[in-house]
Amino acid sequence: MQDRLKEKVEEVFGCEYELVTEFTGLISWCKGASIGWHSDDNRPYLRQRDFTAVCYLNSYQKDFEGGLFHFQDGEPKTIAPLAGVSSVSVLPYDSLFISICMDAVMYTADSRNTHSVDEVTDGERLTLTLWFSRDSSHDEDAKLIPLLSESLLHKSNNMPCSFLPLPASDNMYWYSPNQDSHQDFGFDIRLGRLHALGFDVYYSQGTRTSDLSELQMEPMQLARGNHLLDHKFVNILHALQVVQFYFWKVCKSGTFTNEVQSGKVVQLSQSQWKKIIEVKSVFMKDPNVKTVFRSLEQHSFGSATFSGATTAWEDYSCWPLDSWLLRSSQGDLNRTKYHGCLYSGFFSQKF
Ligand SMILES: O=C(O)CCC(=O)C(=O)O
Ligand SMILES: [Fe+2]
Repeated sequence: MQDRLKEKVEEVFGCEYELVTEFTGLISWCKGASIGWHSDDNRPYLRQRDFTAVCYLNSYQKDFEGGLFHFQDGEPKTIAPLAGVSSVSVLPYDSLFISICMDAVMYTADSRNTHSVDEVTDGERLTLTLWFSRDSSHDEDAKLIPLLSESLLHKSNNMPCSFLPLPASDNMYWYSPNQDSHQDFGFDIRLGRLHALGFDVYYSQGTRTSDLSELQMEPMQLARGNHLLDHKFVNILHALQVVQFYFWKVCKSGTFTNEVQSGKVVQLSQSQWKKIIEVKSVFMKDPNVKTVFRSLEQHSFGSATFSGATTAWEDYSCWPLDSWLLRSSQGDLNRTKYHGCLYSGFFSQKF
């Protein structure tokens, strides 16, 4: 699918060079999610993005309300997402910079294609969005394959599944749409989302660095209220995924079969508090952090159930890797990638 889309983008835009897939995102837009006018390369850390392809996985007015896509200029102005049909094929009205296909919308990622998505007012809007780059140093496969191979090694040594997390992106920053990119605001989305769900982030070593890409790979713990939760997460993305999994499952079924008697929590000490506040002051400066996630529902929290969720999530997240390993042993190792399924909910305001 990725390769077919990439080839189509190269063909449609007459690229005389081979593109690389820079990022693949399976994205859930829950009720309340939206994105204002922007171009996809509009931040320094997104400059490598040259082309975008969005595939709609479900349909406007059938699966969700709102969520219309708009281009600021040119025609067509508005696109109502419809789940894709069989193959990628260009309709006759494709223009130089925008190409509407049967099941994918493709456009150059620069300011010629400023676009927005209306707020999703009901249901859940699902997309598969890919960004392509001319710059081969941004090839996501080059980053993912070594990580997956490492897991393969772990597995063959009978070590526990080194399940995740694969860093979906080195930079997951949020900036308010009207803010210019030189301002020293913004916040890390993982932190913001955890914060909005009632969690603080604790690094036992303190921050030591103001470089988020270093810190994001470090092990960490979560705190809630005055308490530090016992579980050590591989990194912040891992923590966010477990938290989202927890709320998703708890909302659906209320509990986990492997729930332990009591999830271990300890009272936060003064020095642990200091470290928590330090992280917030470095990575969550933006005063808008609360308003971005304003529609988050607050759910009750139980540390025992949460403990159950941490292990249940490992089983849940291992299956793609297991099936990948199975398939790779059957010979198509180079063709199967599971990046997208490990990363969802980026724009969703629900979690
Ligand atoms: O989902 C869409 O229709 C477009 C998404 C978008 O603009 C983006 O991810 O940058
Ligand atoms: Fe966009």
